[in-house]
Amino acid sequence: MENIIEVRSLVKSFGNKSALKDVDFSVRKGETIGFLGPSGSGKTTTIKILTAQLAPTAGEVRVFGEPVHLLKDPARMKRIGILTDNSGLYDRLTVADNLRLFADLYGTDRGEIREALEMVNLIGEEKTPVQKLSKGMKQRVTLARAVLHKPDLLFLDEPTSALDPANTRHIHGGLKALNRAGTTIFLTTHDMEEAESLCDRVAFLHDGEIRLFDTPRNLRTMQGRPTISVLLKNQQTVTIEPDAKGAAAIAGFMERGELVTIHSNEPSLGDLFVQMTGRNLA
Ligand SMILES: Nc1ncnc2c1ncn2[C@@H]1O[C@H](COP(=O)(O)OP(=O)(O)OP(=O)(O)O)[C@@H](O)[C@H]1O
Repeated sequence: MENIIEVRSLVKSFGNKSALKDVDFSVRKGETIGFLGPSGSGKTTTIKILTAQLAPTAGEVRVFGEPVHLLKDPARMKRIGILTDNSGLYDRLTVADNLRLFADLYGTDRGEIREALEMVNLIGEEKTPVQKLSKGMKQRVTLARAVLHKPDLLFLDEPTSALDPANTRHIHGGLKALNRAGTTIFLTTHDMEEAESLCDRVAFLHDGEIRLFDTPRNLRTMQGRPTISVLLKNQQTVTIEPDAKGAAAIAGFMERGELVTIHSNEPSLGDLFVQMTGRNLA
């Protein structure tokens, strides 16, 4: 499968502070990749380098098979979409006028605006000036703008950080649909549930280094097979090993009608992150 992003021995320093230390990874066409890490771990710096907003101190970065600085060329820039916290929206213009301006700039049919607004749940707000929107609504307009031209590659820096759970779920659905339609997605997040719900592979970033990079399922099961918790009708919770003896015990509970719930005690990505780095994601 074609690599859409390739990063080799990437270093980024600000003065004597190393934000990224010898980072290597690649992203295949069609993947959704999540960079998970606490504040200051280097997530935004990574996105800025991958979108040619910041130059690397050392190392090689290729996007669409070409050196990343070529993305500054407007024709290539049109292949990507970017959501970062500096929205670049025109505050005095309405939601729709902001999107129209962007559509015209990118040569995108204005008919796409409605679909983008549906994706971010902002139908009905077309005529509202951006300056009257809440922080979360502005974030959604910025996301609509980032996806309006159906980019080949979408960069999202903490896309749902200001959103409530209902809008987060709605937008996750939209991002999954966009990905199914062919957009490769690179996102950063503090939110392990977001990473788990959206991402094919997840990188744990800590102090400017990638500590782990794998599928959420492999990450959760890397420390061996998890135990199983069984809640019984008498309110007792029993922890069972995942072996033949455990299977017999569970079968017994079921036969006697004693079992209420059963679940596997896999660590969450958040638990794993704390184990790996000694730090919380927040
Ligand atoms: N322009 C800059 N000048 C100096 N230091 C910077 C600059 N940008 C980032 N840094 C430093 O680089 C490190 C990584 O920052 P970065 O913004 O990439 O982290 P992050 O993981 O995105 O954090 P957050 O989740 O808070 O956005 C931090 O120590 C930060 O202070």
